[in-house]
Amino acid sequence: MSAIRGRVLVSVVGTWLQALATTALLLLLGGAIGEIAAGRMPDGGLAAGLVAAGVLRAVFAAAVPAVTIRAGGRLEVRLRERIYQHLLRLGAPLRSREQTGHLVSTSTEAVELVATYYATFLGPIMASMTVPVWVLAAIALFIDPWTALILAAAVPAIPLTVGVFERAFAKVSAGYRDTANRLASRFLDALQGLSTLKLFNQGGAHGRVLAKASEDLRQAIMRLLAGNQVILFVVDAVFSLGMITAAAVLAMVRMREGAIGVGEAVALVLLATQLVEPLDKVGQFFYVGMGGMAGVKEIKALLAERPAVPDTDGPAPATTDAGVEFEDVSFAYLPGSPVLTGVNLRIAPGEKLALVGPSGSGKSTVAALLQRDLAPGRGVIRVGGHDVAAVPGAWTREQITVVAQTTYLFTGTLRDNLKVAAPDADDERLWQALRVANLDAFVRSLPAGLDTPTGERGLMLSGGQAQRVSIARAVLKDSPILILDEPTSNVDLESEAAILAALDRLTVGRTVLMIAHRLSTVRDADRIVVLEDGRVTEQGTHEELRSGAGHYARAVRRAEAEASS
Ligand SMILES: Nc1ncnc2c1ncn2[C@@H]1O[C@H](COP(=O)(O)OP(=O)(O)OP(=O)(O)O)[C@@H](O)[C@H]1O
Repeated sequence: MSAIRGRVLVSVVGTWLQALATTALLLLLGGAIGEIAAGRMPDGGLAAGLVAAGVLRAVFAAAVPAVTIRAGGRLEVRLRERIYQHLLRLGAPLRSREQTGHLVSTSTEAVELVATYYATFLGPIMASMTVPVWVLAAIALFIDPWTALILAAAVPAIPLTVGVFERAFAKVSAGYRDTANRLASRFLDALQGLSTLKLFNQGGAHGRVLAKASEDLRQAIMRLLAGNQVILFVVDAVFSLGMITAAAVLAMVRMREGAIGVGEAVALVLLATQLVEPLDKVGQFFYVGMGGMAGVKEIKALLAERPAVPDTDGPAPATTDAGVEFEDVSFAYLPGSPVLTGVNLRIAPGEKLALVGPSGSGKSTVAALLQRDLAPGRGVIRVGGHDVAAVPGAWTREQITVVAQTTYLFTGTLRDNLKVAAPDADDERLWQALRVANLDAFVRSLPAGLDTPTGERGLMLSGGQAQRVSIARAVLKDSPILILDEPTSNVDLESEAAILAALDRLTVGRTVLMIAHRLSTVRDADRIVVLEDGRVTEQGTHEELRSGAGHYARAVRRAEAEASS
């Protein structure tokens, strides 16, 4: 932001110089007219001065926008970068789709509005507010102090009027941004849910929702433009006309009194146009100013958001093992509704622990806490013996890899998508990872191999193949701790077999937290922990738990009954 402040200053000074050249031009013009009215030819010095002032004015008029528009472009790039870095710090897990659409709109449209605001509005408007003082000084010095004094009475009305307009329309411009953000959210929703909408034949109905959001935005823009027209009218009808008429009347009165000559009278009227310039600018670019100010507020509010999980800057721990520990951990998404209560868990290095329990019992929350996407309300979580609250989040994330229920694939090639996990990996390493993930034969069968485009959000790959890309990424990242969040829950039986075989290879020698619904996948775990209603209710091996009378034994009996029927 300091760079943009510098540019705004350059633009302020540039506009001052331009106004100075204009004032000199008009004074000299008055002088020339005075000479001609007296029947004399203006001398060479006067003519040269006129040309010089004209050229200088043109140079500044061209240079100021050039400087500010370039600065605006750079500001756009920098602001987007800052927003993105901030979002990384905030973490995404708690963001809803509504917020995602809003964020896209903030980081594209609002950023553009802010950059235009700085480039074409703020500098010139700040400069123009001060220019009338100089013009009045020039009138007092070179034409007539009395006239300058009388005109000076009207000058404070300029910032006052701008202030009143700003306040009056702040709501309209904030409303405009809210409406634009809502439209972006609806659009994102429609695009992501396109196949669902088609499936239920709701494309038309949702189209009407979009059309309504679009119409709301049109109306919001119209309100902003209507405000602009009101201001233009007030500026033209009241200020410009009033100020120039006042200057003309004063010029005639003072001329009749013999205080000023014809040339000075003409210069006075011409300089009066300079006095109303700030308001003229406000009128012309009011919508840019208001849109920009709303954008500034929106971006500031986003940048002021604090991460739900604070990070620590300290050094990464020097020694570590691959153990995981939850000590008396409690957590609630919403105050008063505990999701986990006093959870104690210990996974020894290299141990495979399965977490089972009814839907909503808190299994995914345990995984999110371990990855430090969430922070516990009470208790301590240790990775490799270190309290995750006391070590940098990046270090914790280095220790852990997640293979989740679905895999996000970026638009790009298979190679790009694998290298997300290891940017420096060469092709040999990529193929080796694909072999472990049971995906090498498939990729080899593709004409473009690793260069095959994955399509937007991975639409070129089946769900099972995408899951195996995720396993290959885990191989490449090679972290000591693995979270398997039901990676086979969304695939068919054949894919499941391929994925399970790949997981068998991946998990060798690693500490594993498996989150599982299906009993078939947890049988081989070293230990099973049952979570019910946010509390650990049982733990032991498959054999130990199945002979008991708890949730696990009931679930096993149910599964066996289903299999035999
Ligand atoms: N972002 C959230 N905000 C508020 N409540 C949430 C949020 N995410 C989960 N919950 C609630 O927390 C509880 C535990 O959810 P969690 O996803 O951890 O359960 P789970 O055992 O993994 O369920 P499943 O097996 O169905 O995936 C649920 O009651 C759920 O509604």
